[in-house]
Amino acid sequence: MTPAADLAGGASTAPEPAGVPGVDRPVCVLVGAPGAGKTTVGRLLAARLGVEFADTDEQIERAAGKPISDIFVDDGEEHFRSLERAAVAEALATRRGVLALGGGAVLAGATRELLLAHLVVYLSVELPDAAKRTGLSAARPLLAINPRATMRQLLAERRPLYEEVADVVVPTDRIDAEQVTETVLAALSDLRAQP
Ligand SMILES: Nc1ncnc2c1ncn2[C@@H]1O[C@H](COP(=O)(O)OP(=O)(O)O)[C@@H](O)[C@H]1O
Ligand SMILES: O=C(O)C1=C[C@@H](OP(=O)(O)O)[C@@H](O)[C@H](O)C1
Ligand SMILES: [Mg+2]
Repeated sequence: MTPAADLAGGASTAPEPAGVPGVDRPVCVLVGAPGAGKTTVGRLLAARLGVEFADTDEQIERAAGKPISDIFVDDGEEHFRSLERAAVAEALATRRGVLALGGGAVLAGATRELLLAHLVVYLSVELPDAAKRTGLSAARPLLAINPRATMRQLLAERRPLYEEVADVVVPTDRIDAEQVTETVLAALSDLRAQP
């Protein structure tokens, strides 16, 4: 039994049931603010589960042929958000492993609606760790101006949106990415054990 099939709760030779994480949709989808560790933990989690990893930011950059910071500068945030909505919808429909979204993906109501049909893990982070991990750097264009105040506001505004789409919340403050990965694995296992 592959780990993904294990999570799905069935033998890999059994007929594929409908609506099961890892079988006809991603094993799980990671959401949370910049610096929560979605990309890092997503990669570790996928490796532990023996499934593929995808990150919608990487898909957007590959398709555009340039970094997200350049998309913001050249084409503006609105254009980025429209690329992001399309990339997330496609990834949710086609990916079967672990999927990490960009921190702002949940701003789109259409995306939040799509997420209702998925197993969503919210990696939460508070300001001190979010600031430390992002270095409040220009690689994340939203944090280019007045980074600390912007991050504080972003965390406050988005928390309800992350909570709205989440099946499970995993706090990441003061623990490393490996420990976060272990906590997510335990949470997925608990969810599977629920009737
Ligand atoms: N739990 C953690 N503890 C310490 N550093 C972390 C943790 N998770 C991620 N990082 C580091 O923080 C930075 C941002 O992580 P990343 O995975 O890109 O976050 P996100 O995709 O949520 O914005 C990276 O340098 C990563 O190595
Ligand atoms: O929070 C946001 O609006 C964004 C987060 C980034 O992804 P991470 O959350 O992976 O850093 C990236 O999608 C873009 O810079 C916008
Ligand atoms: Mg990321």
